[in-house]
Amino acid sequence: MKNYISISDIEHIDNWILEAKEIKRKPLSNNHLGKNKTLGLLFFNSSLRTRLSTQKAALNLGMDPIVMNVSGDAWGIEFGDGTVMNGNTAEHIKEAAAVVSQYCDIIAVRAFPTLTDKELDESEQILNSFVQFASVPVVSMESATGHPLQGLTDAITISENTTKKKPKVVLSWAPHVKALPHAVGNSFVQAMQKMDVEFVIANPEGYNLNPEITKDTPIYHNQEEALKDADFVYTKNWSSYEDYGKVLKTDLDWMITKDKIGDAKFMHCLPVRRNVVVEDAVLDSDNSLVIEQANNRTYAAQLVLKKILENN
Ligand SMILES: NCCC[C@H](NC(=O)CCC(=O)O)C(=O)O
Ligand SMILES: NC(=O)OP(=O)(O)O
Repeated sequence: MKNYISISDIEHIDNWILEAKEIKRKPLSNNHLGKNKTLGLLFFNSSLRTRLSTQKAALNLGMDPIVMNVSGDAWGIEFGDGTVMNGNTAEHIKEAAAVVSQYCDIIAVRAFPTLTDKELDESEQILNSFVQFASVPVVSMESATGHPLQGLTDAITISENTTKKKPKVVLSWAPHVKALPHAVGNSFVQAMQKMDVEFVIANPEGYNLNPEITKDTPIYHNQEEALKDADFVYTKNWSSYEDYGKVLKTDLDWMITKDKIGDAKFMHCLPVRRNVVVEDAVLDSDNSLVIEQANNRTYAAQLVLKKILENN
């Protein structure tokens, strides 16, 4: 594997999960693989988990991580081809990606969508420009349309916590005050489609994710019906995809409550807004897996970095 930019870069998810569990058991067993190698982490957006767990993964492999908040700290980067750069951007991605490639053996990038320009977001301009102009492998730390390190983490977490051969997993939309990206939802859908689970999506009308991603996964507009007999309830808000980037529903009808999910395990990528997305009683219960998910971010990232280091 050269780059890790989508869940579709995972060939056999069951093998990846087994390998991630092995890494979790012995996190330092490959601590020479990354010796004298540098991981560059470039953030165009905020992060707590991704920023720390990806560095931790690099350290476990013996790599040296270096981190930069691109927005604000670096020169404004131009992505357009042939642009006359007489505006606010000071250097082109062609130079920026080539230069960072001199300092780093792997480049990891976080770049959220605009949520106003669907075509631009779907072109994955920032991530794909790094893939195009960097001379070293590139890892997505959440891009406009996907968060594959999170999707891999979630697959590992479900595999660790299931008591059934084929559990029922529900991805339920939940309310939020802001317009949020589709990336986490998309990658979770793609990860579940690769696993042996009974998987359904619940979201209000007007909130269907990109049909090219959901494919034939059943979509319910009745949350109660979807949640029936669920073993895992994965919750996430996203803005409308059809009415791109819009918030169409602001009441709390779809908030996840203890009453709604019963004994099902609760999952969320974090950060989560308490008593908007999910009530305290769920997050504070033994059925919440959110801290375990955050822990597994390290092992998912470590597996991805290990595979890239082994191939390059
Ligand atoms: N990396 C995990 C989620 C990141 C982002 N959440 C957010 O922006 C939440 C912000 C807030 O609650 O204000 C998202 O939904 O894609
Ligand atoms: N889940 C996740 O990606 O968290 P951060 O946005 O804090 O990195």
